[in-house]
Amino acid sequence: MQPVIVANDVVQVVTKKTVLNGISLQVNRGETLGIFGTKGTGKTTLLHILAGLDRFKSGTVEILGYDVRKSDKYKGQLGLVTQEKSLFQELKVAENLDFIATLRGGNRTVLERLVTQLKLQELLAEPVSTLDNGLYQRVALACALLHQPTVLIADELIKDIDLASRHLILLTIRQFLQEGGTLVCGFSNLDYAHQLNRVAWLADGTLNFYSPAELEAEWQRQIREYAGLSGERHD
Ligand SMILES: Nc1ncnc2c1ncn2[C@@H]1O[C@H](COP(=O)(O)OP(=O)(O)OP(=O)(O)O)[C@@H](O)[C@H]1O
Repeated sequence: MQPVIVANDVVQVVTKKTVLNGISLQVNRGETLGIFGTKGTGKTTLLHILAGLDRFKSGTVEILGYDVRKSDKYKGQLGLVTQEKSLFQELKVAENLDFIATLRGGNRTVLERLVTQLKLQELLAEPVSTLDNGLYQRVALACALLHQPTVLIADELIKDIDLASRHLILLTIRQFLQEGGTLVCGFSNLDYAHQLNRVAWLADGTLNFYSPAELEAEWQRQIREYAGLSGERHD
């Protein structure tokens, strides 16, 4: 097993609150790890640190063997889809794709394959600012994969999007994985868990690891527990 991302004892404090309280994890080549959690538990904070985007209080993070505090040599192999809208809003879809391909060293063949795969042909002349969530995420994923990264970090890639876009995105991710890619993704919707090998549930600043089936069972157990506490019915 070849480690692609290794985090050790990562602590992050945001406005005096300890959001990550000694997080350790290892993601191996070809693996899909989901970071699950309810709203505001720190998924984005963790993903940004794992991607080398944000500084953190203590601990270590290595991507492809590079300490993110000392080197950015991993960046050529890392694709990223963040929750913040990072595409150029005023540019057209085609201009975004061309610009990012030029910036990150993507080639024409890959660009055309992604346009076909994510059904972006009809959108190329549209300004990004006019796209709905699903279309936006399709373009964002294409941009993240243009330079053929081996590792993809994606935050809530399929949250609140139409089913057709969800389907195209999942197909594209499947192909990325079939070609040997590694995926770490943040998600809050349980039905996505079954697409993953492993899930890390982030709560109170720490992670617990589950298989998708175990995660669902634990979620149901907690719902029953809280229903019992409040006396509500849960069949
Ligand atoms: N820039 C910031 N300023 C102040 N507080 C922040 C900032 N960024 C994050 N936080 C706080 O840190 C905590 C974790 O936020 P984070 O966005 O990482 O959680 P999340 O699990 O990704 O949430 P969501 O499900 O809403 O995306 C939250 O309490 C949030 O309010």
